[in-house]
Amino acid sequence: MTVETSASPQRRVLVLAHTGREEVREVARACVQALTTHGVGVRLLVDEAADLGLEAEDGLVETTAPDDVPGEDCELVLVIGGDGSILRAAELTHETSTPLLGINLGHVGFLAEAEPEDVDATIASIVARDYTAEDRLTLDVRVKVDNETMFSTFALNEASVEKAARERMLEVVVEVDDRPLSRWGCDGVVCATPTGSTAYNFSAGGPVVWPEVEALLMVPLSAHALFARPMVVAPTSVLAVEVLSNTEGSGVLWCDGRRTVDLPPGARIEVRRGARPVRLVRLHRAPFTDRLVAKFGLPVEGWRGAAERRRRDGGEHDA
Ligand SMILES: NC(=O)c1ccc[n+]([C@@H]2O[C@H](COP(=O)([O-])OP(=O)(O)OC[C@H]3O[C@@H](n4cnc5c(N)ncnc54)[C@H](O)[C@@H]3O)[C@@H](O)[C@H]2O)c1
Ligand SMILES: Nc1ncnc2c1ncn2[C@@H]1O[C@H](COP(=O)(O)OP(=O)(O)OP(=O)(O)O)[C@@H](O)[C@H]1O
Repeated sequence: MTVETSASPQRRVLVLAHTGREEVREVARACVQALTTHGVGVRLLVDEAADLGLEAEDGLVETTAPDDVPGEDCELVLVIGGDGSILRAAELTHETSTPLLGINLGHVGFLAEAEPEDVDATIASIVARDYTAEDRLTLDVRVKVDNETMFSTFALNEASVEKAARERMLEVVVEVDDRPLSRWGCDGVVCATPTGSTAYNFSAGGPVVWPEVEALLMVPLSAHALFARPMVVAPTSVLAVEVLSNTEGSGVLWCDGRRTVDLPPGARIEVRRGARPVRLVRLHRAPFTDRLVAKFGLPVEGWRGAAERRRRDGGEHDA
């Protein structure tokens, strides 16, 4: 049960923080203070509240028990940490679809919307409800052995089927919409979303997919095969990876680097679009292109686009 004191607040934000880092704890405490000062209630996981040295008080700060659905009755989840923390927040709140807003205190923070120096403006936007939420396509991932589903989960970034033993290749046949596509001896296969296209898929040579594109991606990891290209298929397609039954190598499935299960020879992994998207808060209208350039530090000096357009149109265009 959620522990609440006196009257429940009208508004509530779940704050999740990577409390192992002092820098994160400081920002988290400042956010809790600022939200409650503006009359917005804060919910904290009980362990994180203890790590932050905060207690339930005055009805504006509450803590949850482990069996609670953390995002229930919350208008937003404020995540303080890096991409790993946002993937963790997606897992903790997936069943409520509460929108996630990340303040980046990680290394890359590709999924985060705000930087720590923007904390005041971020809190002001939350208080004023001045934000939008963007639905991100997810994957529904099922592992079948002898036609029985033995594991199922969702993924925001990807489902990666990987070899379990360093010294053995994984032998798989991949399938699209019930038709076999190719057999690969490989290190693994990554089935990714557009959101995950900049993560493991990117390292594996897959395409960067703008988030508004609806698609499923499949890319092999070091396949010893002539045909081993990254593939982009319809969001309505069903992908499958079958670990051959007569292979010596077994595998392991990882979803978002968090949810994992061993794959015996003969396992079949089915990946389709998930029924429930993950909602990411947007504070800025900055295009994805700008995010890609900023996060990956891409060289764009010498670009003449905006200046050229202004000159051509006689100054009618903004930069
Ligand atoms: N070789 C690889 O590139 C590789 C291997 C394993 C896992 N991963 C990725 O790590 C993710 C888990 O992240 P973590 O932070 O918990 O683990 P982690 O700490 O090992 O970080 C992995 C890196 O991936 C980045 N990342 C995560 N999601 C991203 C996204 N959507 N776009 C761009 N970059 C992203 C993180 O910022 C971090 O730099 C997995 O979902 C997978 O995509 C990548
Ligand atoms: N409160 C917490 N308790 C335990 N583990 C946490 C907590 N918050 C985050 N983590 C885990 O810590 C790991 C690293 O998270 P973090 O968000 O800092 O990623 P990072 O790798 O440092 O940054 P980035 O992914 O942006 O490079 C992730 O696996 C995440 O799930």
